[in-house]
Amino acid sequence: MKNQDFSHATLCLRPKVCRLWKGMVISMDLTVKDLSVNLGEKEIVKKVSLNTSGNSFVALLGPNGSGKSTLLRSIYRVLKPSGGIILIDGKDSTQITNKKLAKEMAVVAQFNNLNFDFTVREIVMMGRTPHLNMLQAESSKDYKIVDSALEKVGMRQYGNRSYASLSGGEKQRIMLARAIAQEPKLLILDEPTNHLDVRYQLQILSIVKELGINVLAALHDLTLASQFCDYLYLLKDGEIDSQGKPDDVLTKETIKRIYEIDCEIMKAPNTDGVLISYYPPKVSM
Ligand SMILES: Nc1ncnc2c1ncn2[C@@H]1O[C@H](COP(=O)(O)OP(=O)(O)OP(=O)(O)O)[C@@H](O)[C@H]1O
Repeated sequence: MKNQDFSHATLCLRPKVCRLWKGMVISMDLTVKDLSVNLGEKEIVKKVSLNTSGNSFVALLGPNGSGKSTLLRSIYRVLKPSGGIILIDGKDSTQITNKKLAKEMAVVAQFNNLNFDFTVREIVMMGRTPHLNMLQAESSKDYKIVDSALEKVGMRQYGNRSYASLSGGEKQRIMLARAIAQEPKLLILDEPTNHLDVRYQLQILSIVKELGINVLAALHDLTLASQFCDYLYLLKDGEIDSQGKPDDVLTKETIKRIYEIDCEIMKAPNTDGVLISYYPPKVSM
């Protein structure tokens, strides 16, 4: 399973057009070829190739510092790659304007603190900005979309609250609502569940899955990834170590190699995923 570039594309043969709530939505494919990213003197991401297509929920897994966020940040243009190419629906992403990309790709990044305070509804309304012309006021349709996004993440009653007053998990749900309000065709998530309690971890991943668009998400929880994701890429030291469907890729050997930890893996009794029980590592005092 080592470095089988783009094999995922052949696994996803479902039609690109799917239903989203009441309307039709068209998903956008993301393909990354031989992407490298340097930070300072160091090559952090090393010739990574990956793909999400056919309305797939794809996870990027790997230990702390393995380069997941750096890779995602280069995909959503905060970092400039030092090599390789990013294709959106087959088109070189450097040829797509920021305005067009903002209409099609939504991002939920890891750190959600803002310098100015806004109400929750104002934050979620920001998701509509790429769809509005300069000086165009939001319409009743935009307000409906915002309320529906807040409803989806269970935060409708928080609309008038100050965003700064929310807990970490609540802020995370609002950032997902903003991304949903953007009505994206491709969603990039950087550890979307890291502040959430178990109920909201499940809720957020269910919502993401239900969107029915291509999603690339950095995740840490292997069990949740196996339950929700169609395909996994496991990064180690900036390189793709393994990739495949969760059942194929989450093995004791792979987890030992990547995380340097022993575990037992069994089929989950109530989901399509697996359960992983870890042995604590030896700690020298
Ligand atoms: N400006 C920089 N110069 C040099 N190295 C950097 C710089 N910024 C980040 N790094 C390093 O790049 C590596 C990859 O970081 P990144 O945040 O992409 O990892 P990650 O897999 O997302 O980690 P985590 O799971 O902890 O969020 C880390 O070792 C980090 O210390």
